[in-house]
Order: sequence, then structure tokens, then C-alpha cells
Amino acid sequence: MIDIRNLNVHLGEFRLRDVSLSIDPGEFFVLMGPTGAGKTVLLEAVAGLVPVLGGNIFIGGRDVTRMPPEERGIGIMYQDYALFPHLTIVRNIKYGLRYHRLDKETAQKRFGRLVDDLGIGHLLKRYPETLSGGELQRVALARALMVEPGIILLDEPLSALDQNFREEIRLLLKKINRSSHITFFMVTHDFSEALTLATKAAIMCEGAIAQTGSIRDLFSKPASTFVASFVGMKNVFSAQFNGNQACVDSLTIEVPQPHHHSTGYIAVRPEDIVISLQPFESSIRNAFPGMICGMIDQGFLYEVHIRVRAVVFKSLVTKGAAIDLALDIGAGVHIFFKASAVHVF
Ligand SMILES: Nc1ncnc2c1ncn2[C@@H]1O[C@H](COP(=O)(O)OP(=O)(O)OP(=O)(O)O)[C@@H](O)[C@H]1O
Repeated sequence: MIDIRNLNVHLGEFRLRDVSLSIDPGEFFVLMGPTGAGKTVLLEAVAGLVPVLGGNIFIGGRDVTRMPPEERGIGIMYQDYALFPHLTIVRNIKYGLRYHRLDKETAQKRFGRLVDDLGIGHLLKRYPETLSGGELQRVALARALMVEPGIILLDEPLSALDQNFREEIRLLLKKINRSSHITFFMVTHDFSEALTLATKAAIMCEGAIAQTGSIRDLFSKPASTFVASFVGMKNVFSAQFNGNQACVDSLTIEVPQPHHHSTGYIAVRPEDIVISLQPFESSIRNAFPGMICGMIDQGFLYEVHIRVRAVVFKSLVTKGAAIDLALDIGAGVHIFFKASAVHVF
């Protein structure tokens, strides 16, 4: 549906560098990356809002690289909704139609259906400034869908909403994606959002695509140390491999499969490292005695740092469990993690 090939964009000092991405029809594609990575610039290039220096963008097989935005068949929903303050909600929703020839009856039917689906019938005569964040978001979504786009581009659409609204709009987006043929291309910072919504995702770093794939693979099988730490793999170590064993400093760690090379990396998610006061009497091979050398308060959880010889592991522990186990800096503990929790790359 969207095929981006070797896209290069220069904006001031910033460069999008040889970006290639392929997004299937009907997919919910999520683009993630640190701030300033170029996510919005890429979205704007697809929308036709920034000039392209090299490469091509195909939408539904058509080369749209040099086409004006209104001919690309896309709807856009911005972080700040971008509604017109001087227009009522009805006029805001219908605004996009000025670029799309549509007979009155079809337009009215579509409008009525969207208003029903999004539950915004009571807001139509009001002005944007009188609406709550969740209501504005529904209106912005209605406006984007009014032109019946093949693709909808969403730039951090939920970031301005509080938790309850966020959940509600998230469900709505999922429902629309499933019940329509619209391809969704969304930028977000929020991992839980990406996990619940995305069918596929990409992670950007400094204007280039670092990795793309299913959301599960990005989280559990990062291909670089950048992606590993971006997706929260707090335990990333360089290692020497020998069969099913990885050597990290002087520790031997059991891994699920041999590496193709003799050197590389291992990564373990902090939630997969279990802490105990007693040694484990089990067949688990990755069990080590260590000492707590740091505890970082994360609200509901502690990130506990455990030194095992020269290696520091990070584990996530609920506050209740930390109290039960009397975890504190200097305490001697045992850690373990399954070989299957170790990702090698
Ligand atoms: N019109 C412009 N002229 C010059 N530089 C620009 C322009 N638009 C964006 N940039 C720069 O391009 C870089 C990428 O910006 P972009 O907004 O795409 O980042 P992002 O990944 O969306 O970040 P965030 O998550 O913070 O929104 C930034 O350094 C930004 O300052």
C-alpha cells in the first residue's frame, strides 16, 4: 500500500537517509524512535508536505513523490488536532471535502455514519475551544476519515490525552482499522500503545530506519544495541559465543541457540530476571549469586541493580516484593533467568 524507496529529505541540518519501508494494505504500522529521529518528517514526506530530494513514495502502486497532498488519498491526524478555531465542528469535519469532489448525498451519508460511529452528534454546533481533549480527538478523527482515505497518518494522536481518553481512542482506532480497509501509519513514543495497536513497526534513529518487523520481534529480537536499549532491554552485554554458551566477562550464560559468529551480543529483559534470597534448587543454568549495588525508584517498581562479579544485571521488582525480600543496597541475593529469555544478536 505504501512503498517508500531510498527516500532522502534534507531539512536545514536534518537528513532523512535512504529510508525504505513497505506497508501492506490495512496494516496498523507504528513508527517509533527517540525525539528528533525524523518520524514527523517521514510522515510529512508521505503526506507531501516536505520536498523530497531523492527516492520515491508509492501509494497503492502510484508514484506520488511529486504529487500535491490532496491527490494522495490520505487523511492526517495531528498531535494538536489542527482544527480551525473559527469553524464549528460540522464545518471542521467537512472542511477536507473542498479538495475532494463528492456529491452532496454521499457526503451527507458518510458524515452521518461517522458522527454516529464516533459519538459526536452533540458537539456539532460547538467550536473547538469548548471541547475536551478526547472530544477534539474524535472530531479530528472524523475529519481525517471524512475524505474516506486509503491511508491515515497519525502523529502522536494520543499524547495529549489523559489515561482514560487514551484507552478509549486507542480502542476506537483499533476498531476502525479492523472494520475498514484503511492503512494506518502512526508515530508514537508510547510502547504500550505500539504493543496494543501495531501489526508491524519500525524504529528510527538519526534519520534512518534502524529495524523494522513485527512489534513482537522488535521487542524480543532487536538486531542492534540501539534497538535493544530503545525497546527497554536493560541488560545488553557483548559476549563471546561457544555453542549454546555465551561468555560475558567471566560469566558463562546459557543461550537458546548458537550464534553464527564467535562474538556478538546478548540481551535480557529486566522483567525476566528473578531475584531470590536463596539459591535456586533447580536445573536452571543461569543462576548466579550477587550483591545489590543500586535501586532506582520507578514509581510502582524498583529497578534493582545486582552485581555478579564484574557484570551488573538490572531487574524490575514490584515495591511489595522489594519490601518482602528486604532488598537494599549491599544485600546478598541470587538471580536467575531462563536460557529462553536470552536474545543473541
Ligand atoms: N522545516 C524544518 N526545517 C529544518 N529542520 C527541521 C524542519 N522540520 C524538522 N526539522 C528537524 O528535523 C529533525 C527531525 O524532526 P522530527 O520532528 O521529524 O523528529 P521526531 O522524530 O518526530 O521527533 P519528536 O518525537 O520529538 O516529535 C529535528 O532535528 C528537527 O529540528
